[in-house]
Amino acid sequence: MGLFDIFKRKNKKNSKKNHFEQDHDDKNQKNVKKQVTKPDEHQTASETPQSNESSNSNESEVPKKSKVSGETIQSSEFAQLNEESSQNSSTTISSNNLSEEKSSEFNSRVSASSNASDSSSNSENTDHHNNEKSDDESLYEHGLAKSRSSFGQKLNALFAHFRSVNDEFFDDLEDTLIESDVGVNMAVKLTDQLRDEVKLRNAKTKSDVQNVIIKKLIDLYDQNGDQNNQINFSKKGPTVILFVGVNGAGKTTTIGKMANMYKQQGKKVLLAAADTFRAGAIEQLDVWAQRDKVDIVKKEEGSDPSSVVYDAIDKAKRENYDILFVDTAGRLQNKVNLMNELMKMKKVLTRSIPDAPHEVLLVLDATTGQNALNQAKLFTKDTNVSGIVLTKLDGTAKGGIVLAIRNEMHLPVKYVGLGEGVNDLRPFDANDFIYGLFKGLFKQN
Ligand SMILES: Nc1nc2c(ncn2[C@@H]2O[C@H](COP(=O)(O)OP(=O)(O)OP(=O)(O)O)[C@@H](O)[C@H]2O)c(=O)[nH]1
Repeated sequence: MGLFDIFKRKNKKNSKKNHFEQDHDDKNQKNVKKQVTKPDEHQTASETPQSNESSNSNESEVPKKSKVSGETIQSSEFAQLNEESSQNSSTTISSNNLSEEKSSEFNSRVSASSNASDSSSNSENTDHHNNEKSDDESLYEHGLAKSRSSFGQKLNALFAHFRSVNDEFFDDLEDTLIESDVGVNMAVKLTDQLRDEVKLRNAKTKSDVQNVIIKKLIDLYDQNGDQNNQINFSKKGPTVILFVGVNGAGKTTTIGKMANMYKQQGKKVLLAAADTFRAGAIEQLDVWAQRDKVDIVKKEEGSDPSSVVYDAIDKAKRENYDILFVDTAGRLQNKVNLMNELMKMKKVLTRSIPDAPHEVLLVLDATTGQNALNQAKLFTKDTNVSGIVLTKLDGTAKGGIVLAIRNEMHLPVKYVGLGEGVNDLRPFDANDFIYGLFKGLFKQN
C-alpha cells in the first residue's frame, strides 16, 4: 500500500469516526454505512421509499421554487463584495508539505484511471481501481463529472500545445484556473507557485509539469487539513444546527438529506420550519419530515420564526431529541431584516441551551461560482458561520470554487451536495474531491 493510500484510508477512518461514530450503537452504525454507501442510490428524493403518510407524495408534490440563487442579495452588495474580494489577496499557500511518495502514488492512481478510461470508455467494471474504490469515491466521481470534463478539456487543450515551460504557458494556465472558478487571487498565486516549483524541480517534460500541477493542488487542500470539517456534536442534550443561506441554495434539501442520514443512525431528529416567509417553505420541509419519518415543529406561514425556534428547542429538550435542524429563510424584506432575524433566533437558542447553536451551516450553491464566495463573505460578516455545505456540485463545471472557498474564507466545507437524491450528500473529503476532479484528466504521454 502506498503512502497516499494510507493517508486516504486514515482520513476516511477519521471522517467516518467523527461523522458516524457519535452513535455508540454498533448495530445502528452498520445500518448507516449500508444506507450511506448503498451503490445505486442516486435516486431522487421522489424515488426514496416513502413513509405511510407520504406514500402518495412524489417529487411533483414537493413545492418547487425559484432556483435563481443569490437573488436575495442585491447586485450592488455583490458589486461591493466583488471589489472587496479583488482587493483581498490574503490567500496563502503553504510551501511543499506533501511527501513526494504521496503525490506520485496519487498521480499513478490518476494515470492508471486515465489509461483505463482512454482504452475503453465503458470499462468501469473492469477498472481495477473502480473495483476497489468505495461508493463515496464513486459519488464524487459521478458528481464532479462536469467539473472534470470542463477542467480536463481545458488542461488537455493547454497541454496539446505544450512546447516548453515558458511565460506563455503559465499565462494560459492562469487563465484555465480562473475559468475553473478557483478565483483570480488564487489562480495568480497558484500559477506563481507552480512557476517556482517547476523551476525548482527542473520539470521540463509535459508529464513532469502535470505532476507538479497535481501535487500543488493536493498541497493546497492538505494545508487546510487541520480545519475541523466534522459536525460539532453537543456533549449533553440536543445538538442544534442552524442552516442559513440565500433562497434556492439548497437548505431544505440538505436538511432533508442530513435528517435522513442521522435518522438512519438511530438518532432522534427534530426539524424546525423557521422559514415562515417563503410561501411553500413549511410544506416543503414537512414533506421531507414525512419522507424521513422525523418530527417537525411548524406554524402557519408568516408567523414569527423565533417563536417556531422557541417551541422547537423546548420540545427538543423536553423530549430528549438528539438533533434539531433549523431551516431559516433565505430572504426577508431586506438583508438587515434577514440578519436581525437570524440573530434573534440564535438568541432564543442560546437562552435555552448556552452553547447552542452548535453549528451554523452556510449553504451555498456551487453553480453560482464566485457569487457563492460573495454570499459566504456577506453571511460570515453578520453571523457566526461554523462551516459550509456546498450544494449542486454535480450541476456545475465550477468545482474549483471549493478551492476558492476553502482558501479565501478559512471556513471548512463540511458537506457537499453531489446530486438531488437523498443519499447524495457527503462529508467533504479532499482526497475524494481531488481524485474526482482529476480522474482520467491527463492523457497518457
Ligand atoms: N443537482 C442538485 N440539486 C440540488 C442539490 N441540493 C439541492 N438541490 C436542488 O436545489 C433546489 C433548491 O433547493 P432547496 O433545498 O429548496 O433550497 P433552499 O435553500 O431551501 O431555498 P429556500 O427555502 O427558498 O430558502 C431544489 O430543486 C433541490 O432539489 C444538489 O446537491 N444537487
